[in-house]
Amino acid sequence: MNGKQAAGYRAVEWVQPGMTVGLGTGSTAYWAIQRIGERVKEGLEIKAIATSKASEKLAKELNIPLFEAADIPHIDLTIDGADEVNPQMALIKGGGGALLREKMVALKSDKLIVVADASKDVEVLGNFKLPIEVVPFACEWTFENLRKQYDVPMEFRYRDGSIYVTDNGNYIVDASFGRIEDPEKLAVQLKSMTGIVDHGLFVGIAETVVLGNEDGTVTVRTR
Ligand SMILES: O=C(CO)[C@H](O)[C@H](O)COP(=O)(O)O
Repeated sequence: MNGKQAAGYRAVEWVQPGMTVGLGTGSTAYWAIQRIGERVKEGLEIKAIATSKASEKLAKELNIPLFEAADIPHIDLTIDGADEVNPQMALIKGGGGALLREKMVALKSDKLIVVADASKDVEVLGNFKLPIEVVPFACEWTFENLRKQYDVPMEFRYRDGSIYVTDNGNYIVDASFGRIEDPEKLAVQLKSMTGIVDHGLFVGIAETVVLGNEDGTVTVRTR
């Protein structure tokens, strides 16, 4: 079992019968969803909501009972991956492009458990490019405003030669901040810029991190 699988499996130990569970996105959340699927097959009764079309598809294949947001008044627990985690449990997310739904689901949840392999554990956020979701209308203006404000390398995300379009029909700008000394300040600044829908900084949201080590053991941190 590799670190991602170990972390994903361990986090599912928090899932109890009757809970409503948010299903994260990415190659680590994948293992948590697989494990939830196994437990559902064994008789576990839960409700689930997915954070992306990809996770929705996977959950459907595993017969995990999925519900629309309109039918979910409250989420007990969400298990999701991260691209970077700092000691205060601030995160960079959105490497897989699902940051907006991930943040909406996480904020609706009593508890966000982050699952990641140990390579995501960093002292300072920012080595990973920060994903910023922007509306397509006048996205060049938003890009220019971002460049003027921050003067760091940034580019629109492309996949297979075409601009990457999120599940919400928006674009992503990936920005190389290098070192984000004050994630909370940057999070608030970015959120205040017109044209930006949201960004991959999750500050003060996660309360438990499950880090999977290469040897298959896990380290659990709670704040
Ligand atoms: O935020 C995400 C998707 O938007 C993912 O959770 C993040 O990119 C981590 O993915 P992985 O577990 O594949 O490394």
